Amino acid sequence: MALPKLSPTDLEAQLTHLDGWATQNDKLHKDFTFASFVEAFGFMSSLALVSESMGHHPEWFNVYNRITIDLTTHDAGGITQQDIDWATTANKLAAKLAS
Ligand SMILES: C[C@H](O)[C@H](O)[C@H]1CNC2=NC(N)=NC(=O)C2=N1
Repeated sequence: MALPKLSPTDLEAQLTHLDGWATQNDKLHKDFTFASFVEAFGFMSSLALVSESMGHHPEWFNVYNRITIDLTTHDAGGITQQDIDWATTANKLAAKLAS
């Protein structure tokens, strides 16, 4: 059973803690840029394993060192806490790679 879709107020509050993420077409959206293709692909590889363990998978598009990500929860028909949690993990991982 999917978590409930976040209310506009809750979503707005959560977004204040999520650097670089915004809503676009009722999905969480962010563009990441890395130093190289290898770094971008490493980020995707790590997140693929996280996604599998969460049972929650991104829509993403990669060109060279750039990755565009969209997240939504299908059963809820919009953004849930699970999307927020996934995005939080992605930001932490990107920060680790950049340090
Ligand atoms: C059955 C399985 O858990 C679902 O289809 C999962 C798979 N991965 C998913 N990923 C995302 N982003 N949203 C979902 O609603 C979703 N559902």
